[in-house]
Amino acid sequence: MTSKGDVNATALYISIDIIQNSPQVCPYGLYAEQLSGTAFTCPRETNKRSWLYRIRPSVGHTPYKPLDEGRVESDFSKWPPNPNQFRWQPFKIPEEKTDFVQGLNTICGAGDPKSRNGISVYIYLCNTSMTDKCMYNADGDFLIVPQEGPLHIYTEFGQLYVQPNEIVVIQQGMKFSVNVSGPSRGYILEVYNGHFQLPNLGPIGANGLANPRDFLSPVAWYEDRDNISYNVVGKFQGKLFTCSQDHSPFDVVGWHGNYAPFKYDLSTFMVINTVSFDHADPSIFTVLTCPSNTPGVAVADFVIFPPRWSVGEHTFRPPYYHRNCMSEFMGIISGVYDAKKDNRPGGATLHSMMTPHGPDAAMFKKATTDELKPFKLENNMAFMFESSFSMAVTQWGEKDCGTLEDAYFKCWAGIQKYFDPNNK
Ligand SMILES: O=C(O)Cc1cc(O)ccc1O
Ligand SMILES: [Fe+2]
Repeated sequence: MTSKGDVNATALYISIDIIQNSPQVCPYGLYAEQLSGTAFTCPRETNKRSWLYRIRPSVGHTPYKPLDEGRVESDFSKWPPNPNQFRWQPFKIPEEKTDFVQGLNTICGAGDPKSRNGISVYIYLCNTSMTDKCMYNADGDFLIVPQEGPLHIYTEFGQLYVQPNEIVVIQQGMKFSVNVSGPSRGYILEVYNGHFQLPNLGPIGANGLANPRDFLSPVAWYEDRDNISYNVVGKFQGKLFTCSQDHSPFDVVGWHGNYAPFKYDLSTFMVINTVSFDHADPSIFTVLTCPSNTPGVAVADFVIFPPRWSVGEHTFRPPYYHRNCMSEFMGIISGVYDAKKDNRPGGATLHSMMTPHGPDAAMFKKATTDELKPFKLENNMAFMFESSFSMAVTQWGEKDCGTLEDAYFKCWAGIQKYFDPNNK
C-alpha cells in the first residue's frame, strides 16, 4: 500500500534481493533480525514471523528505566469489582500537550500480562505527535479504533495513515510512533495472547463480512538518522519503561514475512443480516476475532454495527434484551446506536457478564409501535469488544476520567408492564 499522509523524512527505496533469511553478509551492509509473533513451534497455519533488514539491530540502546506517563493499568484487582451497567459520555481530550503514550488510559480489563492471559481496553486522548519517541508492547497486540482525528503511524514495517472509520492492528513487539494533526481520541483493545484473525464463514461461503483483500500492510520505509536521542517506550508486564538510542528505530530497509501491522477500512465490510424475520446475534458483524483455546469462544471479538438496511418483518428490530456469559464493551465512532438514544460518539458502555441490558424505555416504545417499513441506518458506526473475560473497571474508568454517568440505570426506569392475560 502507499500511505496517504505526509512523509517528512527522506524516503529511500532499495530493492533487496536475497534468497535466504540470514546471509553471512547482508546486502548494503544491513543487519538481519527476526521478529517472532508466535512460538517457533506453532503449527504452520498459525506460525507468524518476519525478517527485518535494518541499518542496526534493535539491541543497541541504554538500559530500560520505569516511565511514569499515561494511566496504564494491568492490576485488575486494585479497584473493587462493580457489576453495574456503565455508560461514559465522550471522554475529554486534554488541552495540555499530550502525546499518544501520555494519553493512554486503561478503562477496563481482566487477567494478567505476566501469564499472557487476558485483555485490556484503553481510551487514548491526545493532541501532540510523538517526537523522536516510539512505543512497543511486549504484553500483546493492540487493535486501535480511532474515533476523532487521523493517526499517521510510523512503524518498523512502514507507514500507515489511519482515519476514523478505519482500524489498525499493531502486534506484540512492533515499534510504532504516532503523529496526530490535532485533538485525537479513540479506543484500543489489547489481547495478551493470540492474534486477531478473520472469523470462519461457515455456510456463508467463500466471500462476505471482512474480505482478506481489504487488510493493508505497509511497504518498507526507513530513515537513516544518527546522533540523535531517540526514546523507545516499552510496555512490559503492564508497566511502561523507557530507554534511549542514538538513531531512529525506523531503519528497516526491507522486510518479508507474515507478521506485520495492518489497517482495515470498516466501510469495506460486507454486511449480512436477516431478510426475513428476527434479530440475528451480533456475531454476524464480526470483523476480527482472537480465538481462545476453547473452540468457538473468543478471547475477544471486534464487532461493528455499520450502516445497513433494516428489513425484518413482524420483528422487534433493535438489539434484544440480553444477559450474556461474555462481557460487552461498546463505543461509537459516529452517528447513533439503535438501542440507545443517548449513547454518544467518543463515549462508551460496558455491560458486564450477566448484567442485564437492552433497549432503553424510549427505544422499546418506538420499536414496538413504528410501522415496519424497510429502513436504512445511515452515517453510523458503532462497535463492540466482546470478550470471554470478566472485565474490571479501573480507577480511571470509574472516577478519574470524569465522564461516567451516575444515572445510566434510569434509562430503563420507564420500562412499563404491558402484560394482559386476556389480550393476546
Ligand atoms: O448489547 C448490545 O447492544 C450489543 C448487542 C447487539 C445486538 O444486536 C444483539 C445483542 C447484543 O448484545
Ligand atoms: Fe448485549
